[in-house]
Amino acid sequence: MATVATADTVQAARRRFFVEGASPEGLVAAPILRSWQRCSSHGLDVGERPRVEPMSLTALREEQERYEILRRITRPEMTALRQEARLTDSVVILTDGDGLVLEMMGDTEFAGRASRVALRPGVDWSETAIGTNAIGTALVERRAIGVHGAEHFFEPHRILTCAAAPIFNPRGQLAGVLDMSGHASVRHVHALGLVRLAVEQIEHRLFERGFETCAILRFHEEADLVGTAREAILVFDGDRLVAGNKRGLSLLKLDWSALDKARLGEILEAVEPSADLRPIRGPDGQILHGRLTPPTQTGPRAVRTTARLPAADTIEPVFDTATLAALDRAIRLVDADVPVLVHGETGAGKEVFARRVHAGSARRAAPFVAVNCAALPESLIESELFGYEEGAFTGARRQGQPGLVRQADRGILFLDEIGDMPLAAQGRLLRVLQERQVRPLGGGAPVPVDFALLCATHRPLAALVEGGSFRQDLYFRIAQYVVELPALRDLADRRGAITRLWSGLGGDAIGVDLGGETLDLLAAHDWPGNFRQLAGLLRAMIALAEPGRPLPVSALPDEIRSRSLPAVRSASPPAEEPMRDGSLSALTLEAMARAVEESGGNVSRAAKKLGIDRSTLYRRLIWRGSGPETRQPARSRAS
Ligand SMILES: Nc1ncnc2c1ncn2[C@@H]1O[C@H](COP(=O)(O)OP(=O)(O)OP(=O)(O)O)[C@@H](O)[C@H]1O
Repeated sequence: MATVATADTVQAARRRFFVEGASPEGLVAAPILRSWQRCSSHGLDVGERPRVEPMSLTALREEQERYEILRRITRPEMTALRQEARLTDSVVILTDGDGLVLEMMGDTEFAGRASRVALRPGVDWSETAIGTNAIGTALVERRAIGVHGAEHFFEPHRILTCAAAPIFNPRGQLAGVLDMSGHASVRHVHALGLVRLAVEQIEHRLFERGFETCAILRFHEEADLVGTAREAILVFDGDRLVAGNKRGLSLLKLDWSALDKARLGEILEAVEPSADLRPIRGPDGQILHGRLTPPTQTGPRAVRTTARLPAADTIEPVFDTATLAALDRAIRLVDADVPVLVHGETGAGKEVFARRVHAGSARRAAPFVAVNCAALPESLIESELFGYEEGAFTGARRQGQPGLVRQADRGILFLDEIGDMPLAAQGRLLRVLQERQVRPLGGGAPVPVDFALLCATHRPLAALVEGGSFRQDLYFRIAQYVVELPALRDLADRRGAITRLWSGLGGDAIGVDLGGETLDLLAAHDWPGNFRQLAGLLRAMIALAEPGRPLPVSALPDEIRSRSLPAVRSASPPAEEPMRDGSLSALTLEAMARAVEESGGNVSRAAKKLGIDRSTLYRRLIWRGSGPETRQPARSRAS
């Protein structure tokens, strides 16, 4: 039976769990209890304030642009919910698939209060960062959830009542979260239902594009519901199941693991394409009503593209043959506990590569803990990595902290920018690698750890050893196998790499081809920021492209049109302009400014052409005049 939590029972549950260390089963809903347990085992301290690391405005804008497709798709529901939110003094929130708040709208007064507990755009509301909360817990539990008042892990969040539902893309990957949050003193009884319905509409809309080359089966037990957002959907490439919604899979007793494996003939008997609804026999003999529509286009399959919304860690990485071979070797070495060092220029994909090693390794079910050694202040790096005992130093959390090395237990520890690790921390790391145990700062018994090590750097480590800033013994230990990731400009098949990335980011799915000349110019650019820079530009181009039309050369920023490698330099005008900021923001601004210019200064028309709000365009063009903002150091991430 579901637990009905009242303020008193939740208080009693908290006392039992957090003070007495006993199980409060029956006093609080099972998902809340599971979340409290996860938070405690992640080392979150209920007596502390949550550690909030808001992004800089620039980084947030980049993130919002990266998720432009998701934001566009969710806009009708966000707008409809906003009305509701205003009436109930609450806010509607959209996050990315990791829980980072991208947008918030609704009651401005409550938005102000929410902001005081860091519920605002640019803040990570994942469970590992903020503790039990509807957004983060819905992501971990992979289902809609309401979190009310003291059910939140941290005290300051008691003022909130939140209802959130995860958004799955047609491949079953988490694309984002929709949330309604208000003040805990007003219980919004309908919030969870409203959010669920809205997400159902959004997920349904995700099937509208990108499956033109596939057959689509739409069905339901109730004939009247076929054709509505409640219908079950399965998508077949040939006869192979490649995408679907939750209802489609569950009606046929399947789950996401059936994608790419199950075949139409194995799932259902004799289903033929038809324009009308036909009876279909389900797995238990039940009669369903459905229609199978054949592909509307021929050509290469587009499934992988729409299915994957453009989140960096969900797209298929583009690797050349040599990198694929290196990946294969790295996986085998990591499985044999041999450390691997990945070397390459910034943005060449060192972390992307490391995550693929993790995904292919025997340790894939255990955590991948990424630590950016350059982003951690020197004074904190040892305590963050190796943990500390209770009261080890001023400012230490009351109960001590296990440290990132222990978080990686049974999994993979990825030390990015290892060349920037201070010498003292290098010594401790070496000891951990030799002894396979961690000794937290402030004393305490050593704790055995079992992790595989992957390191990365863009710096010449051997030269750092020569110069004395990197320990030779540690170098020999971590650099037993070195993967050299090529710079983008050095790839033999740059055109192929760009086309694949374009497709992976969703360009094909909106029916936009990279025109021949556009592709030539992109392939000829020297890409100092490598894949990061290329992916950023392509995302901006996709966000601003006109669906169904090839991408014209004029859509490219001047920097690309005027600065290229010698091979095709003759095809483009000479570089007259000084080099510009190639960041996604700058590129988007350029495209916006061009649209305004082409619309004869008419901002409304330019906004319409770009498919964005007029107010957004105004705001962005005004921002253009403001100075650059600083970027926050990368967070350490565990997944
Ligand atoms: N092989 C790839 N295929 C597709 N996209 C990639 C690839 N490599 C990198 N990217 C894109 O570039 C971004 C940056 O990649 P990553 O963080 O792995 O680079 P890096 O080499 O670790 O950079 P840095 O040295 O600055 O930390 C990724 O988020 C992704 O969008």
